[in-house]
Amino acid sequence: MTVTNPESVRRVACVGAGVIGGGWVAHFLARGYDVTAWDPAPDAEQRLRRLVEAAWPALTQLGLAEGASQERLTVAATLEEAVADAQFVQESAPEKLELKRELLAKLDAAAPAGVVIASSTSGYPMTDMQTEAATPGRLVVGHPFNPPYLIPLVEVVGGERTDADAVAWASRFYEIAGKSVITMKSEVPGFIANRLQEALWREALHMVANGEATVQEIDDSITEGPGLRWAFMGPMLTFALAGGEGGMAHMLDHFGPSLKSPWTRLEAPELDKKLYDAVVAGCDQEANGRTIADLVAERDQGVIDVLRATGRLPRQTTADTEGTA
Ligand SMILES: NC(=O)C1=CN([C@@H]2O[C@H](COP(=O)(O)OP(=O)(O)OC[C@H]3O[C@@H](n4cnc5c(N)ncnc54)[C@H](O)[C@@H]3O)[C@@H](O)[C@H]2O)C=CC1
Ligand SMILES: C[N+](C)(C)CC(=O)CC(=O)[O-]
Repeated sequence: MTVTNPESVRRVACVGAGVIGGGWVAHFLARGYDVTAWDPAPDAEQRLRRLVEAAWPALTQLGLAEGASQERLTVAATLEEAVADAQFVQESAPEKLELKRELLAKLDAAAPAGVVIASSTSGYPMTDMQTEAATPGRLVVGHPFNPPYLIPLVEVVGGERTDADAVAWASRFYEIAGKSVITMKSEVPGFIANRLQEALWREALHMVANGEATVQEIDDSITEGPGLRWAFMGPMLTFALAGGEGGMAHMLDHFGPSLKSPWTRLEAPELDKKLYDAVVAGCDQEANGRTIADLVAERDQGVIDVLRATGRLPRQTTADTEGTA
């Protein structure tokens, strides 16, 4: 059903250019694509260009593709213009089901026939979003992680009316575009990683709501603890090592019964004003005067350092360091 080989794609359209759409734009530009973006907000173009500019030092460290340039970004005046000659479309509009339904239908009507359209949704199944589209077969979920220009993972999954070819095409395209892809066989709300993250997030909010842990303690418990292992070894294999030479089997014999212990409260807590204020104030306190821009730069450098330290990027040589000084 698709017109272009994933290998031959040169022109990508990004629709919705906030945190994630802007991150996708930066990623595709750095990989040498021509990118056309569209976003209805009056200040969208300035925000987008600022985001790309801020991401560029990190992307330069990672290594730009030949010919990659911020000048290959065009901001279109209309949605139709943005996708008119696109070979792939990434939608990153707000997480509102009705909006996604209408927008995906409009993109489907405007994009050239056969071009795959992916949604960045954090959790809506494509089956629920493709209801209004005339040709739903080309609509897939391509769920990224923030920032899409640094975190490799994309979760790809289709809906009930998506063609299997479109899912395969999108997975291959993302791989060529430098992403690490998990192609899911079935639709799970929240996909894999957000389902896991949401469980952690819910427990964290319960602890803040009940005064059992501060925002700072929750963050330290991960960055000084399991987070160090999770950058290179997932929770399953990490726990297999908790079983010593007996591996996961011993771990399950030993700790399996504790699954039934009353440690978790997986019902979501009420996000009332008190909890809301406590989480926001805790984050401000933890930031300790660092602006969002400071934290973005810190996070980007941190992710690059972790990718390097875990062998997923070449280690930096003295010459590299001197070059960037
Ligand atoms: N923020 C995050 O960490 C992540 C978000 N996502 C998903 O990415 C998508 C976008 O989220 P964010 O970038 O965080 O939101 P955002 O609020 O930063 O950006 C959304 C952008 O969409 C624009 N917009 C509003 N109405 C639109 C329309 N009808 N058509 C096109 N654009 C429109 C807004 O002007 C805004 O610039 C959502 O589906 C979200 O679930 C996925 C992974 C991570
Ligand atoms: C907060 N979030 C649910 C939108 C996060 C994601 O979807 C993925 C991420 O970047 O962690």
